[in-house]
Formats: sequence, C-alpha cells, structure tokens
Amino acid sequence: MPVIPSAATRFHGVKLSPTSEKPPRAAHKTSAAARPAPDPSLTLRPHHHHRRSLTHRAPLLNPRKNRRPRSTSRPQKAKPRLRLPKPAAKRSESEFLRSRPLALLMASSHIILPPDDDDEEQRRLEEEEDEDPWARSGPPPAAPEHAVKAALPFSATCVRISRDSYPNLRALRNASSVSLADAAYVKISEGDFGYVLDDVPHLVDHLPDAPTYPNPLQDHPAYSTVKQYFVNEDDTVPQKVVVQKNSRRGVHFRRAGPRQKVYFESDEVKACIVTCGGLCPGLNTVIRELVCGLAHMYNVSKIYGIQNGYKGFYSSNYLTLTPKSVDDIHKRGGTVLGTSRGGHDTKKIVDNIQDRGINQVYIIGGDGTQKGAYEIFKEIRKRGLKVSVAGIPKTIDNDIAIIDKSFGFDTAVEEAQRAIDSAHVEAFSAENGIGLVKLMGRYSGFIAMYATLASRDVDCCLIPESPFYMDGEGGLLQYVERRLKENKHMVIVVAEGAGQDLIAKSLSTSEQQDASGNKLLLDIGLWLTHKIKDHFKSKKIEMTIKYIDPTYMIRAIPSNASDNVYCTLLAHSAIHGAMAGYSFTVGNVNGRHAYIPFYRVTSTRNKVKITDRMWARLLSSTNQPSFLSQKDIDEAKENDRTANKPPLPTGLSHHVANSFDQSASSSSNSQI
Ligand SMILES: Nc1ncnc2c1ncn2[C@@H]1O[C@H](COP(=O)(O)OP(=O)(O)OP(=O)(O)O)[C@@H](O)[C@H]1O
Ligand SMILES: O=P(O)(O)OC[C@H]1O[C@](O)(CO)[C@@H](O)[C@@H]1O
Ligand SMILES: [Mg+2]
Repeated sequence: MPVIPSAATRFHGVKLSPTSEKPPRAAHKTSAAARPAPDPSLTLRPHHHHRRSLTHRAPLLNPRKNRRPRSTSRPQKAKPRLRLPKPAAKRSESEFLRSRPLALLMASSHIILPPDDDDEEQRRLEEEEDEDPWARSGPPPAAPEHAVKAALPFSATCVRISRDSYPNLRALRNASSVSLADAAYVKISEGDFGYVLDDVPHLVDHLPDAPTYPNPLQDHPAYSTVKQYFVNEDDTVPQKVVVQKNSRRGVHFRRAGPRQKVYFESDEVKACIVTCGGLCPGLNTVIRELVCGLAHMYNVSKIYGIQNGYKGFYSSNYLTLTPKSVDDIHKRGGTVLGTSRGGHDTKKIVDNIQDRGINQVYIIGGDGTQKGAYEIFKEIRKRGLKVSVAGIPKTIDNDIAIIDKSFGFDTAVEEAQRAIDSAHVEAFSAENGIGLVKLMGRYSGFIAMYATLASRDVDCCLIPESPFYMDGEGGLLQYVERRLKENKHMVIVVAEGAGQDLIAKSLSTSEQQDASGNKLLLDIGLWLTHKIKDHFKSKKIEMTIKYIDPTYMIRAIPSNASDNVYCTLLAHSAIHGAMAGYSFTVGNVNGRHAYIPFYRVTSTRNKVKITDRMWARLLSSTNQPSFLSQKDIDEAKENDRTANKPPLPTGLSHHVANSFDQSASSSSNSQI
C-alpha cells in the first residue's frame, strides 16, 4: 500500500499524493496536445513504485497476439462463449445472413451462437414468433401449481440465458433503426413467460479467452461467516415489481454483487476514478469507498484519481489514492478530485487510459457523464482493450432513468428543509408575508416535490414538469392573493427549471449553454419575486416577499448518514462488477443493486410524473391549483406512456417489445 509522504500535495483541501509520472511515450499516436501537461506543483516527489507501474505500457489485449503472461495462481479458462456458425451447407448464405443480428455480423470476432440443439429450438421459435398465444388470446390459462413451480427456476427453464448470457438472435435481427455502433452493445435475451434480460457488456464479448481467477474475497476473514456471499450468476432484478397474476415477467437487469470468479488478478488492476458534472452530496464518500473497497476487498494497490473531470484524463497528472489519503474525505462536501463540465474528448481519454495501463475506470457523474462513459466504453471495445468501465450515477436532481434514487438526493431534501423553515419563519412574522425558496432541478422537480411534501409548510410548489401561468382565473397570482387573504402568509417552493418558458417570453434573452451543452437557466425565483411584488403594488396591497436561493448550499454539503451508506454500497457494487469484467452503470432498482446497460440510463430521463399519485398527494397537501388544462393532462398521460421506453433495435420479437412496453408503462413502481 503506498504511504503518503510528508511532501504530499494538498488538493481541494485534501492530502493526496500525485504521481510524478507523465504517461509513457505511446507507441500509438496520442497528439502532443493530448498529453498531460507537467504541473510542477504536482511533481513534488519521486514515487518509484508507481513510476514503474505507470511506465508499464498497457497491454493491447488483442486476444491472439498480446496475451497477458499467465499468473502463478492458475487462471481458470473462461467457458468458451463463441461458437462458429453452422456449416454453410445447412443454409444458403443469404439465409445465414438474415438469421444473424446485424450487431453480431459486424463484430465477427464475437459471433455468439446458441448450441446446435438451441439453433433448432431457435428456428422453431422463429416460426412461432408471429403467433404469440398471448397476443391472440390473452395470457395462458393458469397452469397447475406443480407446473408453475417447475417453470419458474430461472436457470432450469430459461435455457437461452445462460451464466454467460449472449445476445438473442431474434432480438437483434434487423437492428437497422439504431446506429450500427450502438446495436452492437445491446444484449437482450429472452426467457419464458415474457422474461427479458437487458444485459450489460462483458469483457469476454470481445476477449473470449480472457482468463478468470478465484475471487480473493473467498479468503477474506470478514466475509468468512457470510452464508452465501457470492451472488448467483443467473440472478436478475425486475424493472417492474408491481404485477398482476397474468403479467409477463418483463424486463430484468443483471443483479450486482461479488462473483465467484473475477477477470482481474489483484496486482494486475490499475483503477482510476473521475468525477464530472455538478456537485452532489456523497461524491467524496463514493471516492473513499471505491478506494477502500478496492484495497480492502480485492487487495488492489494501484488506484488513481483523475483531476477536474473528463479533461483531467489528458490534461493533468493523475493522483495516487490510498485508503489513508481518502480516510476522512466523506466528511467534506464537494469532490476532492475536482470536477468540470465539457472537455469530453473520447479519443484523447482512451489514449491516456491505454498509455497508462488503466484497466478499471470508475466514472461518477450525471446523465451527461454516463453518456461520456458509454462513449469511452465503445472506444475501449473498438480497440480490444481489457478494461472495465463502471458508471456510478450522480445527480442531485434525481433525474437518472431506471434507478430508484440517486445518492445525495436524501441529503438535498433534508437540507432544503432548513431553507423552507427560514422562509416560513420570515413569512409568518410579517403582515402578508411571502417566503419564496428556489431549489435545484433543471428538468426534474424531485427535490422541490419531496422537500414540499416533507415540510408541510409549503403552499405552492412549482416544477418543470407541470406548466403554470401567472395571470387570470386560476393563475398563480390569483392563488397567491387568495392565500394571503386566508392565512396572511404563504411559502412558495420553485424548482429552478420551472416556468422557463414564461421568463423567456417576458424577457427576450437568447438561449445560452454551459460547457457541456446544458441550457443555462434564467432565475425563476427572482423573476417570480418581481412579478408578485408588481402585482400587489398595482393592487395597492401591502405585502413583503423574501426570496431565498439556497441551491448551491444544498448540493455543497457532505452527505447524511443514509446517503453515506448508499454511497458505500454503490461503490462496492461497482467494484464487484468491474472485477467480474462487466461494463455498466450501477444503481438501485426496486431496492436491489443492478448493472444497467449504458444505453438505458442515457436514453431517457427520470421526471416527476404529474399523472402519478405522488403529485396528487402534493397538490392535496398544498391545496394549490394544478394550473393544468385538459389538453395538458392528456399530453402528460401520453408522455408517461412512453417515458421509460428506450430506443430499441427494430426487429425485436413482439414478445420482447411487449415486455419493454409493460416495464415502461407508468402504472408501476414510481407510484407508492
Ligand atoms: N453526449 C455526450 N457524450 C460524451 N460526453 C458527454 C456527453 N454529454 C456530456 N458529456 C460530458 O460529461 C461531463 C458531464 O456532463 P454534464 O456537465 O452535462 O453533467 P452531468 O454528468 O449531466 O451532471 P449534472 O447535470 O448532474 O451536474 C462533461 O465533461 C461533458 O463533456
Ligand atoms: O452551476 P452549475 O455547476 O453548472 O450547476 C447547476 C446545475 O447542476 C445541477 O445541480 C445538476 O444538474 C442542476 O440542478 C443545476 O442546474
Ligand atoms: Mg446532467
């Protein structure tokens, strides 16, 4: 374990030891501009151990040419997943081509076929494909109890979803509607009763001969008493848990957790961690637990911090992280690594990953960051590198699709209470007092909604998902007037993304964007304050309004206790997945940690559904008008119907498509 020397640099208030190395001169063509600039303040000490490790050129893991030297602890060969296509004689070439998913044809090195008898089965199923008995006549009649029991064990019946699951041929056929590059990474398998596995990519998809090793956790004293520590390879987590008797089993994700076999030896691992996008409570906890988890569970000692977001991959030296150097960082807000927006240059980033021999990349960030992680993963796959990419979703707005909740959200809602309490005290203590609080939420009003529901002092909550208007019958100004008459004071909570159309209409400003291309928002809090003041002035009614904007104070604090635990578990799940060779975004799905494909978390955004009971609860708790016309409600219902449905390859069997439809439909988990 590297020990922090006294000369260690202080960075973002934390003691960290930067490596003194620049990346080795690459044999391949990283441009000079892409090289990290030497930073004198970060080259304080020679660090021989790491110099040696960093100058070691990343093995370009073309399975045929550059195979890793075999380790002393005998690697176990992975179960072969590749099968050669059947002899041409059995089918004509065009038949063969038609029967292969486009994705598999493109990457001939990983054509993955079911066993011969499955091929027969496959053809039979294809013939039956247009004859979905459920589509014709509804769900099958209830089977006798013993038959249902026999059908349910996943591994017994879902023969095509083996431990090393592979893309389903039918599922990906004619994958022409998604981009070629993306179709290659969609791994969908089918099982019985409408079961679908939306799987994540694995190293063996492109490195079929990658050796496996026993998981070092099995010798770990802390885990020796655990009854079943390793998760079953076949375990999956359903996207939708509210079902009826005859529902399809629906879409599932691979369950997160430690596997019996891993694809990296401990001393082979070189992990790096990066944080991108805006701040969020818990970032430092995730960093800490990644470092400590890698070191303590898997005996990994080469762990590096990338400074200031994606651009740090190619413009800064990497920091050496040890359990000691990150020991107390979870008690601080922000990120000790620094963060930024913009600067994602996939090629330069992967050049540097390759040059420095990094083989596990942990990427903490929001929706934009996960899109960036997906691009990095695709480039890594293109180059045939043995690198796992693990995304850990971070966003205070809670707008990442699929997952139950993002870390830091609870802390943010809790901290928002203090601002709302102050607003309430100010409003209550004045004659006709209004307290107005602006909370974060660019496109999704979760913080505002939950903070309002938690507080009970709020009279009106405005969020981006629910349009509102100011003037006339049923408008906001009329409601404020009425409320003051009734109560003599009121509290308004507004999410920063609410009412942007109204401001844009009244102030003719041109749209601006941040470095990542996100729209820069106009200050709805300030605008509302003026509008309300002007309204009462024109009516000659005395009133006082106090505008509180705690947005950055809320996201800059350390995470609370429950978020700390959540961050720890997320970090551990990410480590287990990366060690097991998967690339994914990790998240809680219905209370279980799962590995979610990048394309799923990046293709839609989690939003407050104003057609759900939760929003109705809010309306009934504040007594505010909904501000919605029938047209707005119809539109919202239509949006909800397709809200969580990802863009899928065309040519999916309607069994699979139906399962996705059902799992995406709104009357599910989001309602409590
Ligand atoms: N489509 C994309 N492809 C590749 N990289 C992207 C993409 N969108 C964003 N990024 C990169 O991801 C990083 C973070 O993006 P962004 O600033 O949008 O924050 P975020 O991750 O969405 O977090 P949050 O919005 O919660 O603060 C930036 O460095 C940006 O360049
Ligand atoms: O000022 P910054 O750092 O760009 O961040 C602001 C944005 O970041 C977030 O906190 C997360 O996306 C948004 O709620 C907010 O609009
Ligand atoms: Mg974002």
